[in-house]
Order: sequence, then C-alpha cells, then structure tokens
Amino acid sequence: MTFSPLLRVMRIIPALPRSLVGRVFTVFSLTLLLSMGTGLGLFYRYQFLQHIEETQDTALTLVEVATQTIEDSVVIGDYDTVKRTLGKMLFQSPFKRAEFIDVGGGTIRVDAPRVTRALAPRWLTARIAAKLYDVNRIANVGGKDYGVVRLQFDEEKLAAQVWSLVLETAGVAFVVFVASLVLMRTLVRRWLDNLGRLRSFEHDVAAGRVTAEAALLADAPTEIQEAIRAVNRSAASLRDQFGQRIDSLMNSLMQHKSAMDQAAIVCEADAAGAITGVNDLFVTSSGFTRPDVVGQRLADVGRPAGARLPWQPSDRVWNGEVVIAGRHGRRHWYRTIVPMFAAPGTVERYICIDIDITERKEFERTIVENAQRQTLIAELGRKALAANGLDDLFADAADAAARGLGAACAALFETGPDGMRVRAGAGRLAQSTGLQLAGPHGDAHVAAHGTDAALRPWFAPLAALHGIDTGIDTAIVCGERTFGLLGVYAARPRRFGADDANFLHGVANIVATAVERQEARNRLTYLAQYDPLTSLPNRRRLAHSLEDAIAAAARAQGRAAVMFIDLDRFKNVNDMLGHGIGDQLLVQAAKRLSACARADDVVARLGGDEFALVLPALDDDGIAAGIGARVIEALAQPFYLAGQQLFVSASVGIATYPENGRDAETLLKNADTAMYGAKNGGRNNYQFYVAEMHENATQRLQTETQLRQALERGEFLLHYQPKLDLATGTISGFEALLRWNHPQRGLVPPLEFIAILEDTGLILPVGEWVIGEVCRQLKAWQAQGMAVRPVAINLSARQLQQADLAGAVERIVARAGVDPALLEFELTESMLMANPEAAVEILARIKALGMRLSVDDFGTGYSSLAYLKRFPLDALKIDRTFVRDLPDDPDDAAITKAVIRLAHSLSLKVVAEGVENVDQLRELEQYGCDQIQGYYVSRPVPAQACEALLAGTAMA
Ligand SMILES: Nc1nc2c(ncn2[C@@H]2O[C@H](COP(=O)(O)OP(=O)(O)OP(=O)(O)O)[C@@H](O)[C@H]2O)c(=O)[nH]1
Repeated sequence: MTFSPLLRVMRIIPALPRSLVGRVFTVFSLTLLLSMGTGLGLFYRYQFLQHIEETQDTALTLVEVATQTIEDSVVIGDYDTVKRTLGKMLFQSPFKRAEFIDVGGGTIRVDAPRVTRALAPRWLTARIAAKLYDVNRIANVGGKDYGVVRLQFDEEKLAAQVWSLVLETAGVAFVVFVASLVLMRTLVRRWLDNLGRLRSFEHDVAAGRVTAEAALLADAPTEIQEAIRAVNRSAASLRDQFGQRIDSLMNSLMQHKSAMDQAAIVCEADAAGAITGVNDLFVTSSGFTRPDVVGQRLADVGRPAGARLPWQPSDRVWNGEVVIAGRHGRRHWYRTIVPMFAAPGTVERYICIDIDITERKEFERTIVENAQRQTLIAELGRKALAANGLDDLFADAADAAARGLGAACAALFETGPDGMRVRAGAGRLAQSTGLQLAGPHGDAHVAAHGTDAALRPWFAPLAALHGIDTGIDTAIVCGERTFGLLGVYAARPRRFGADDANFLHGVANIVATAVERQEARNRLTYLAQYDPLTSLPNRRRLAHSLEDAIAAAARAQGRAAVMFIDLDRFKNVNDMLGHGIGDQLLVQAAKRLSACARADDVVARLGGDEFALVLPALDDDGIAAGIGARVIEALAQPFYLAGQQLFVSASVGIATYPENGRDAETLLKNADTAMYGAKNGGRNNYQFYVAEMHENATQRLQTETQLRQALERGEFLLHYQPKLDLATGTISGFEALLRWNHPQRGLVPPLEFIAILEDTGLILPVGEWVIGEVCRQLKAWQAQGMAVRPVAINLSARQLQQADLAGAVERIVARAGVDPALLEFELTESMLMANPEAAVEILARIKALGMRLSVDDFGTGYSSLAYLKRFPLDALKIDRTFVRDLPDDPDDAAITKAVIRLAHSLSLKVVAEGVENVDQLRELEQYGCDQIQGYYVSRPVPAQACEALLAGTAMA
C-alpha cells in the first residue's frame, strides 16, 4: 500500500461538514484534541518515569534505613522489632510486602493492609510491574550477613496513584478543551454571522430593494469585512449597470408596448378570465367602450370560429379565430391568449392579443365566393351551349342566380306586351313559372336595377305570397332589345353588393346570348324558307309548295300552274333611285301580288325582282289567265315611293301541269321561259308557255353568247344617217347607228340585239367602241379632205349611269384628236327624266367638253319643263310617231308645232325624225322645224357613202 498520510487526510476532506463553522469547529477540535493528547501523553510518560524512579529511590532509601534499624535486632534475634520495623516500613508506602529472610531461610514477612483502591487499567499495572523491581538489602553486621531485607512493590497501588493522576489531568484537560471549543465556536459563529447577513442582503435584492447593502458587525474579521465590502461594491456596480440596462429595457418595453398597442388589439384578463383592461385599438376596432367589456368574461367577448369550444382559463397558450359581434358589425379576429405566471403553475393573469383579420376573411370569402360563382357561370355557359330549348336553360339560370347569391329564390321574367311573365323560377318561386304579372313592359321599365333598391311594384304580389323582403335584378339585353329580367330575392333584409350585381349580370348575359343564339337559329330556319325583305316564301319553299300542288293535282288528276313574274326595267329603279327605294318597291309589289292570289295560292319571291305564284287546283287556263291579268294590272299601277310616282310594269310567264311539265323544276323553268316570251313581247304582259318559246329562249341565249364575242371579232360597224338643214338644204350632220355584221346571218336588225346589249350590260364597252369609231371615222374623213359634219351618237340609259361617262368620253376624244364640236350625243327623254338632277350634272360636264347635246324621241316621255330649261341642250328630236301622220293628223301637227315653239323658246334647234316624204317636209318647214332626218333624206349608209351624200346635197 503506497498511500501517504497526506493523501489519507485529503480523502477525509470530503467527509468534513459542509458549513464553514462545522469545518472550522471540526478542524479546531481535532487540532486541539491532537495537541492536548500529545501534551498529556508526553506529560504522563514523564510523570510515570519520574514516579517510578522516585519510588525506586524511596524504596532503596527505605530499605537501607530499615536494614540498619533491624541489624541490631537481627544480631540479637529480636525478631519482633524486626517485624515491627518491617511493619512500619509498609505504612503509607508503595510496598505491599516487607520480608526479612535470614540466612537460614527463616522469613519474617509483613503484608501491607489491603485497601480498596480505584482500579487502574491492567496495562498500566502491568507496565508499572515491569518497570519496578523488588528491593533487597543484606543485613550485615560486622561483616556478617544475617539475612536479607526484601521489599515488594505494590504495583496496583502505584498504578492507582498514576491512574488517578491521569484522570485528574485528563479531566482538567477536557474541561479546558470543551471551554476552548465553546469559545471558538461562539467567536467563529459571530464572525461568520457577517456572511449570514449576505442572505438577508440577497432577500432584499430579490424583494426589489436594489439599494440594499450587506451590513457588517464592528468586530467582523478583516477578511470578511473585505469580502462583504467587495460584495457591496459589486452590487453597487451591478446596480449601476443594471439600472442603465433596466432603464433601456423599460424604454424598449414601453416602445414595444406602444407598438403593440398600435398594431394589435390587446386586452388583459385576471386569473379567472375576467377582462381587466383593453387598449385603444380594442375599443376602436370592436366599437365597445371600456365599461362595456371590463369585467366581462374574456370567453364571452368573441365566439370561436368553427366548432371550437370557447376559451377557458388555463395555463396553456390559446390560439384561434374568434368572431366579434361588435358595434361595427361582425369582425374576425385572430386571438392569442397567453397566461402570465406568478409562480410556476400559478397563473396570475392573461394577456390576449387579437389581430383584426376581417378584411382578409372578407377577401378570402370573396375569392371563394367568386370561384363558386365562376364555376356556376362556366357550368351555365356550358349548359347554354348544349341547350336545345330555352326553358331548361332559364330554369338553370334562375337556379344558378339564386345559388350564386345564396338567396332564397330567383326568377327569370320575360317582358311581353301584357307585362312580365315568369319564364322560370328557383326556390320559392319555382312554382310561379308561367305566371303572368300585370306589370310594365318594354325596355324602359326593366333597365338595370340598383343593388339595394326596393322591390319593383309589379313584383309585390309575388313578394307578399312568398314572404320576400328584398331583391336585386338585372335586365337580359339581347342586342338592342331587352328580353326580360333576372331577379334574385331574399326573405330577410339584405344589401346586395356590386359583386352580386356583376355575377347576376354575368348570368343574364349568358341567358341573353342563349336567347340571341336561339333567335338566330330560328331566324336561320326562317331565312332558309322565307325571304327576309318581303316575308314571302323563298325559292326553296316555293319548290316544296309547287311539288305539293303537283302531287295534289296528280292525285286528283287535275291541273296546277305556276306563274313566273319579273318586274320590267327594275334595274333602272335601283340605279336611279337607289337600292333602298328598290327594296320598298319590291315590298309593295309583293303585297300587290299577294292581293292578287287566291286563298290557296302561294306567292313567293325567287330573288331580285322575280316572283312566282303557285296556283294549285286549276280548273282551266282561264283562271290562270285571269290571275295573270290581275297581276299585270296590279303592278302597272303607279308606286308612290320617296315622294314620287313610279311606274313599273311586269312580265309574267305561266306554265301548267301536266302540259308544260310534270315536276316542279321543269314547270318553273318553263314559266321562266314564258316570262321571257312576255319580255320579248314588249313587256307588261303575260304569256302561257308554248314549246317555241323554248327555242326563242335558246336563240336569245345563243345571240347573247355571240354578242359577247362580237366586239373582239370586229363584227360591229356603224352606219350614218344624215340630217338635212331645211334652211340651207344641206346636210348639217349625221347620226351614227350601230350595226352587227353576223358572220352567218349577215347584218342583224338592231331590234334583235340592241336590247340584249343593254340587258347584258355589253352596251357599255360597245358604247365606248362607238364613240371611238366615230372619232376614227371623222379623222379618216378629214384625212380624205372631206368637209366633215357633226356626228350624233346615241347614249343608252346604262351609259348615262356609268360612273364617269364624261371622263371616258373626254379620254376617247382626246386620244383620237378630234374636235369635240364635231360630236353630238343623243339621249332619250325618259333617260333624262329618270334622274334629272344627275342628268343635269353629267350633261353639264359633257357640254363643257365642247360637245353638242340633243334629246331623242322627244314627246314620248314626261319631260318637266323646269328641267328641260336646266339641261344644257342644243336640240330636240321630235319622235317619229308625231311625224308619221303629218300633215293629216291635226293632233300630231299641233304637238309638233308646240314642240317646235317650245324648243325655239328655249333656243334649241328642232330635228324631226322619221321624215319619209315631201309633204311631211313641207309641213315641218312651215312649222319652222330646223332639220329633218329620215328616209326622205337618206337611209343610214356606210361611212364610205357619206362623202357622196355630202357632195349630192351640196350640189342640190
Ligand atoms: N332593290 C333591290 N334590288 C335587287 C334585289 N335583288 C336584285 N336586285 C336588282 O334587281 C335588278 C334585276 O334586274 P333584271 O331583272 O335583271 O333586269 P330589269 O332591269 O328588271 O330588266 P328586265 O327584267 O329585262 O325588264 C338588278 O339590278 C339587281 O341588282 C333586292 O333585293 N333589292
């Protein structure tokens, strides 16, 4: 074992008491005990050895004295004296036995009386016994030994004496030891009491007495004084530091509190959950006053949202949404209640922090609501696209409107002439579908309704019946017209917002679109069978009617007919008065046709100015002829349009079943052909179909085709008819007349192709060719050195309507390099009067180019003298019909004279057409006519013959 004693001591240290007093006391006691023990031990040892030595010496002295005393007695054998002397030696001696052993072996023995003594420990007795030895002294008298005196120590007595000494000194030492300890403990306690005062200093600090100082006793040891002063100094220093820190913390705390008061709604409740105070934001946000809420249970101010249980005082933090029914309405707060502990497990109060999330909740609610509404709108839109009828869609729309606004009921009303009709209802109004409300009608009454307006007066009966308090509605607007209303109604007072109105508007728009689509579909169906302008059946429907009529006639073995009606020269109406007037005329013509028809007849518009009449159950042709005549008569009556009187005749073709065809298509085609026959027959008449007509029509088609190529092929040519000046007897000019030199047929009469040129519009390019050709001819004549005369060119009505007639004329004449004064244009009276204002303008432009102008066929139309004056004319041509019977017909003579006078009064030259004999010439000469034209002067001749004509008249 290698433990050193020091280590052993060190191991004892942890076993020492924990308190300083205990430790000091223990160490002091041990030290004192050790030093006293050591001192006493050394003292005892010394005393013990001293005592043994002294006792031994005393015994030797005693035995010496006793031996001397008894030597005489021994010599004499006075043994009593010996005995007495031995006895005396034992009195109060440390011996227990004294003996005199004579040389003969006799022994005188005296034992000390046995006294009861305090017992000493055996070891002490043994130890003393080991140290002392018996004392022997030879009694020698005179050199003779008489015996030996022996003393035996009483070791017990000696041990008792020593032990008694030990006990006495140990007792004294113990008393001193105890007294020392008491004194030491008292003093150490007193001194350490100063440290104990630190605890009360600590309590003071803990109790918030931050200025407290640890007190000191006057006699406190220097070290403790130093230590406590150091503590006080540290405390003061810490106080200073913490004071500043606390100030800054307090400041920061106040700022935090202020910020918290600004940002959050805060209230405090006591441990029982009763509100003890609220901040300003609480008051402003909830609308409650402090007296309203202070003292209330916190659990009663704000109901937890959802199915959560109300807050109960607890030592746990509580979070959750609450709804406050405050003075400003329902508010949503996010609440956190934090318990404040006075001691662990003991709640002192609660801090409740609320964040107002009303806007966020409202926003969330709006988003959810809008999403739901979008879904409803999308769903309704999908249904609207798929819907075949409107009734189901109306019901879906009312349902969607009520659901979208979370209302008790909704209804969709249609405005009608008698008021409002419930087309569909949802909720309480579902049963009201079909109900007619005697209310207003028309757009003005169903204009958009405000969000919080009162119920409409006409809705009052339904409101009363179903307990409806308030509502919102919006108009269902289809294009320009209001179809009806979509209304949503609530049983309790409610304010509808702009979002509600927008949603309702969205639903109404879908309904409006569906209604428009349905109407468009209906219209398409209608348009597939009816003519939108006149509302008459169209070509397709006519075909069905005709097929039905044919089938019925076939069954009855009877007859039927179809009439093809085409207005004459309708194009002119359009061109001159505009399409709008043309339309009006078509509408009126349709009405007139319908008036002509019998009950079972079907009047249809085939397109353009073409109409048809199906005549079923036709007994004989006379009926068809009668209706044809009625139609001609009806359409020949003047039309009054745009403040003027218009005359439009019609050409009618009739085809009958079964003679002219057994199917609808053939019959209609043949009626068309018959109509062309009527056109060719001078228009304004009706004709029954005959087989030749088909050939005529084919012929006309052929001619039309050939005419289209005639210009390119150079088949047109001009003949010139001279005009004779009656005053000079010379040729004053020519009229250029168009001729068609057909490769097979030779020269085709103008009557056979001019009309076709006009009908087909070919007259425009051909007309320009005529002007160019006249210019070319004039130049050729001039080149030949001929004294050229002005040449008149006929303008057709189509040319007059040409966009830039004057411009075209100017370009052609300029290109040819002809003197414009050599050109004259003839226009018919009816052409000028069809649109006199336009004619005035065109004529003025041509006149400005330096060309002459004259009116052809004067007297056959209806000239207005006022216009005649405004036209920049040079001459009038009296129509041949007035000249033909001169001089015999007095009426013609009178008219001719009047025309000549009129012309002269307007400073116009007069040319009489169709003069065929000298009588007519003389008569006209008498009337003062300026020029004549006709066979009497010359037939129209080719250009090369003109020179001879000029030479001839010059000679005459
Ligand atoms: N105002 C109006 N005009 C139409 C309509 N449809 C076609 N037209 C015109 O009607 C005219 C029909 O002309 P046509 O029948 O070919 O010729 P027209 O002038 O009547 O002469 P004829 O039939 O030969 O006597 C054309 O000018 C078309 O442009 C319509 O709906 N309204």
